[in-house]
Amino acid sequence: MSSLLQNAHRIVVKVGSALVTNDGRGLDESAIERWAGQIAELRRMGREVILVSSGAVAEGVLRLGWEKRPQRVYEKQAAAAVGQMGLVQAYETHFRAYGIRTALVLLTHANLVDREQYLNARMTLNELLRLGIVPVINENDTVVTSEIKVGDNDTLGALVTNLVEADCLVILTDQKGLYTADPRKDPSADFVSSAEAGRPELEAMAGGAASSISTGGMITKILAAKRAARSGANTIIASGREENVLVRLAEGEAVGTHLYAASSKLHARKQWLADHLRMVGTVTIDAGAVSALRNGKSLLPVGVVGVEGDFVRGDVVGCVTEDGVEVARGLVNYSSDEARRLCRAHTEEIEERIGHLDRPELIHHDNMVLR
Ligand SMILES: Nc1ncnc2c1ncn2[C@@H]1O[C@H](COP(=O)(O)OP(=O)(O)O)[C@@H](O)[C@H]1O
Ligand SMILES: N[C@@H](CCC(=O)OP(=O)(O)O)C(=O)O
Repeated sequence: MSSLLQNAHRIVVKVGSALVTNDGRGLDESAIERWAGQIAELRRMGREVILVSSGAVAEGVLRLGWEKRPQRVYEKQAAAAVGQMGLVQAYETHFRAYGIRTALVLLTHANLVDREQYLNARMTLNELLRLGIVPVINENDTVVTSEIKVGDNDTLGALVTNLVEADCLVILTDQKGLYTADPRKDPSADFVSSAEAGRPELEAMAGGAASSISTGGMITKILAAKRAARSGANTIIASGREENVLVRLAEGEAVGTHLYAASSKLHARKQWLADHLRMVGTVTIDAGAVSALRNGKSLLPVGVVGVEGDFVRGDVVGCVTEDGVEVARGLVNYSSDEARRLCRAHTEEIEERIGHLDRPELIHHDNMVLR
């Protein structure tokens, strides 16, 4: 079996507290140096990488001179705020040694459920990747309470995987991967080298967090793989203690547990669209646009003759013929006000008509289902 990372272009890597801290007290600079080195190698191989890193609370605990990880929410929030400074300093310094710039992106659950903020976060991350930057993501612990937080970085990694439509999520931890039972409690447990993400028997195998420095345990990793598979991404759970693990995976070596998504990225997106087809408005398109869509093309403003309804970027909009027959539905790239101003516009006229050019197409083919 070869590695699911071998052909992955866009990769989300999650490293847990156990891998970047000195047993939960302060950052392990040499470990961070090694992560930067491996990710730099992936970049040289032409891969795009987003890093989801824990470690803020552990570093904050050290900087504040506390004996152990605090229990009270406001203490953890204070520790995260102090420690995040050290975390970004460490990544910035070690990536710079490889000529790579980093960016800090702190997210909360609320950012990812709000449609506008979700789209903005997606655009920003896409732009950072286009600029060759490695985004370093953590939960914005300071502003979340237990009810509204993502809670663990395995889940955050999966949400980011969905957000940027990554090909693969790599969760690095202190075990070789998934075993049929928690190997700390049951030494006779068997290793699972590969399985389909989302299968219920995997959830039954996985237990909670083993140490006081970590939050999730194996169950959050298994659920993260299930969530990542919803956008067609594969997941690998592997040991961060294996020498050069990321590079070896990218070269095709099958280390760790490989949890593959049952459907492809494109199929998953179209399925998502089919399940979220609450249409907010429609655009009327001419005969040329109708045949373009049926031939697998995107909808350009030039083929649009009218706009009905009130919608914002990212809403689901129907495409109807001049006789009122629905041809397709999809996620629209412009608001209804902008779309009205863009009727019949050629691509080079878009900026002049609405003052900016986000995308040449009104609805991209990949974000569209034909009716
Ligand atoms: N079925 C299982 N297979 C492997 N590890 C498991 C399993 N069930 C529970 N675990 C525990 O999950 C731990 C990894 O999760 P966690 O401590 O949250 O690490 P991280 O900080 O990397 O997220 C392992 O050390 C292991 O004891
Ligand atoms: N946001 C927290 C980490 C939360 C978390 O999920 O930690 P872990 O279980 O070690 O991946 C921090 O930076 O300390």
